[in-house]
Amino acid sequence: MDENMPSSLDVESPVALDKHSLGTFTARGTEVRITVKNLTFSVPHMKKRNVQAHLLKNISIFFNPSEMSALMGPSGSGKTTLLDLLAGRKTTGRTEGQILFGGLPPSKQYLRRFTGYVEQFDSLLPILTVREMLMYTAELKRPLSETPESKKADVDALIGALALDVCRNTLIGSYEKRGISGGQAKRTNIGIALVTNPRVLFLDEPTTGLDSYTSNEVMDVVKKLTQQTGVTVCSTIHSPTAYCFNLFDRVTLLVSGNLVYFGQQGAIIMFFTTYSSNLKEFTPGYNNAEYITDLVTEADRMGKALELAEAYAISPFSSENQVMVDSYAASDSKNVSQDLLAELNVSRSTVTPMWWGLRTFMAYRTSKNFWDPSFVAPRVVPNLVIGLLILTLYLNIGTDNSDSNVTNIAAVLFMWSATPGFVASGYMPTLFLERSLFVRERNDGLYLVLTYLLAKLFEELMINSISSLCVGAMVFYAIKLNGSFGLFYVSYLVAVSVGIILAYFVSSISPSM
Ligand SMILES: Nc1ncnc2c1ncn2[C@@H]1O[C@H](COP(=O)(O)OP(=O)(O)OP(=O)(O)O)[C@@H](O)[C@H]1O
Repeated sequence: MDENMPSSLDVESPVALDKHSLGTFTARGTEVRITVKNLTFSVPHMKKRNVQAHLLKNISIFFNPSEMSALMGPSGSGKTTLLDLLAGRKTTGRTEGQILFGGLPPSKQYLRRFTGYVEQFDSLLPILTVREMLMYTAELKRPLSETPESKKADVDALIGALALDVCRNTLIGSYEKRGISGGQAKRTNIGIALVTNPRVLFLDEPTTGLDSYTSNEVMDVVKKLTQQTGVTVCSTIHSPTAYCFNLFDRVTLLVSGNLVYFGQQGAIIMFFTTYSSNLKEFTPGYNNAEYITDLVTEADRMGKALELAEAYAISPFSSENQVMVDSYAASDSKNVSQDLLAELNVSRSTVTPMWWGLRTFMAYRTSKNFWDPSFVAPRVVPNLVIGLLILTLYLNIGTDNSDSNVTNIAAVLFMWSATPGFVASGYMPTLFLERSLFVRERNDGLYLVLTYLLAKLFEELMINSISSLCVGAMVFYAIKLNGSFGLFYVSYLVAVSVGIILAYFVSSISPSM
């Protein structure tokens, strides 16, 4: 059965208001349908030994291109788990059933290159402006063959489409240094996902922390981009506003990992009032979104998830959807276009080569970090303080070569070589803070782990070689050590490098600050 065939269950969705013009950003990629067939997911239970926690149970749904689909349900119902499974971001657990993109199982490389994921909590670079953040992503994820002018034009068009013109040159900022607002940060995150022209866009709670106006504005923009670019949009959403709910074409409703509704957004109330157990009355004052949220939350609290799942399973909605899912799973792979096939078979998760990744990292991050006091201070000030300490304690000590002074000179050399260890530990907090950004950028296929590591080491060595040179010369000549300054400096730099590598190693294996 074709999805476009008229169905007894088809109900028209309300049409979104025309709030924003989307400018010239209309890039259209290869369209892809996601089909999920009899998906079950379980993990070892965190509290009970030798017991499996079934987080998703027999889910059969699909997501069409040019459509915006909502994943809804009470807290803990499995929305993020399902989204992460679709996006290939679950690294543990047992999956049964099928997840198909265009009828074929997607590779990790395809998911990293051709899908965008907007996380619930924004992970942006506070040192960049909105435009720089989008350009940085475009440079890393768009092919080298594309001209800089084309990338800039698309970024500018996207800034217009996302209504970010007013803050295009504003620093993103952080808690300590205020920059753009929450809504602007969310739209920048969406821009990051869209600038690479993804085939599928995953959004995890995109309206969390936003007021209703901003929520509507953000989702309105996503809706228009969905229609104009043909992208398949799949978004978890907790308690949408009535306007926002109406923007969705399709809804998947989960309660305790069970599917309790899948179908057109406009048919959901009819389904619950006609086919599902009458758990809650649709009283005046309720809007559709609020009613559905309350109904499933109450059912979850009353332990009636299975009752709702059973009502869906025996309804005509379920049987009609299952026919479509079976049909898509069987036929999509036979009709897959050459373009989509080439994308699905891509062998690399990154688009640009390592040298380009290093160059972009230096151009956008290192160059900014060197002007950022919060980056420079922990790397320079401790060196300077310890240098001054040694200098004042041991001024002119190198002029006395008597046996009794050898211990003092040894003490100086010990302090000088042990210092880098303490200095390196000082900037470990920044590495922890950058971890979520690194994970997001890796999952987005922006660069390889080795590229990041080399770029960071190069950055650290650059700043440390300069600061060590200044402090080293100050100490060496003030305490009047004999021998070669070059050797004194190089040995210090080697010790600094070991300290940095240790700090990175400890930061990467430690679960928390
Ligand atoms: N190892 C585990 N053992 C038992 N339960 C688990 C385990 N891992 C996850 N869960 C539970 O699975 C459920 C699904 O979590 P998930 O984050 O997908 O829900 P959600 O619908 O996105 O919730 P929220 O809206 O609060 O983000 C949660 O109730 C969580 O506690």
